[in-house]
Amino acid sequence: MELVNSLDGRLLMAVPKKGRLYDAALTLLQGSDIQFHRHNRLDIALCHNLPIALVFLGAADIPVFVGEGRCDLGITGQDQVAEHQIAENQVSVEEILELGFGKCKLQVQVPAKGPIKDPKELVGKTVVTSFTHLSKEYFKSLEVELFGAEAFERDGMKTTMKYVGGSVEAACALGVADGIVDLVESGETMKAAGLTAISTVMATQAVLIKSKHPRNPQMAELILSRIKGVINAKKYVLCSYNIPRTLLSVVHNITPGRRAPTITSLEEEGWVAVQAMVERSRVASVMDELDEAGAHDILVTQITNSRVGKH
Ligand SMILES: Nc1ncnc2c1ncn2[C@@H]1O[C@H](COP(=O)(O)OP(=O)(O)OP(=O)(O)O)[C@@H](O)[C@H]1O
Ligand SMILES: O=P(O)(O)OC[C@H]1O[C@H](OP(=O)(O)OP(=O)(O)O)[C@H](O)[C@@H]1O
Repeated sequence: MELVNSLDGRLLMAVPKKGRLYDAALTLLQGSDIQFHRHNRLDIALCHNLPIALVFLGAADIPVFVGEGRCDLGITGQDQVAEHQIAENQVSVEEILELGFGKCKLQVQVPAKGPIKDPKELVGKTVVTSFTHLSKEYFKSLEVELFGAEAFERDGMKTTMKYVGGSVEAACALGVADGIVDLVESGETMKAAGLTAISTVMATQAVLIKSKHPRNPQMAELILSRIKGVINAKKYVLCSYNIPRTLLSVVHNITPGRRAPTITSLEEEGWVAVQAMVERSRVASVMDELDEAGAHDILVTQITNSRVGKH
């Protein structure tokens, strides 16, 4: 009761309590300097340095709590958000930032050695999934394509959707399903279960969501800006090099920077130093191109945090 009373005036942020998104979500909070101590077995933790409380919930429940305005912000998968929005038949939360982790695909899978090669061949059969609403919507569109909207309205759904909460991949081998709809990242689980993917329902990643009426909008903005800074810092590195001023126009296209490169004069006549942010994934080829174009002393520095600016 004491803890619940101390929530007054705090922004409530829902965070996955376990599972695939847990570690990356905590790393993101740490990078954003959201300091907290979670007592053993308690699902609410107060932050020491900000008027925020973290609420640890199952990934599937987070869109429910944020959608009903019980929590103001939340971290969960886009798949969970989409499943919830279809179930509620309304857009109850706002997806405000893709977080770049928890990337996977929700796919239709069938026994690799079986006869089914196309998702349309599952129409009228049984599909097992933890995502019944997304799957129903997907198979509904196949049925409308096959039989027309009128026939669908008249006869209803022909494909049977069955919910299971986990180990979905076992359903075909156990004779419960002709196909499944489940998440695939590396494909190891699917392969081990003797399944193969025949189509993709949606691609997903972790996302920051916001309720329609957060109780402290300024604090929500501050958290968003901090998280953006951490993500941006991970995405970019700082590249600096020296180059004769006469070659500047050549290298400008190689390192245009986020807004523009910083150019400063060197003590040596005719030379300048250039600094620009470069996408981490492109940095090796950018260095090759700079080298080729005549740049010297090319250095790459890690960015530990950043703030992009609001306007
Ligand atoms: N293999 C995966 N690779 C990347 N992200 C995944 C993977 N599996 C799940 N996710 C993401 O993590 C979210 C939570 O999945 P996870 O299986 O960890 O849930 P959970 O909260 O532990 O629930 P459950 O008790 O049903 O397993 C998913 O909705 C999805 O967005
Ligand atoms: O393609 P992969 O890299 O093998 O990942 C896919 C698996 O990960 C998820 O389950 P998880 O392991 O989280 O457990 P669960 O079945 O209990 O949900 C998902 O439901 C798949 O089973």
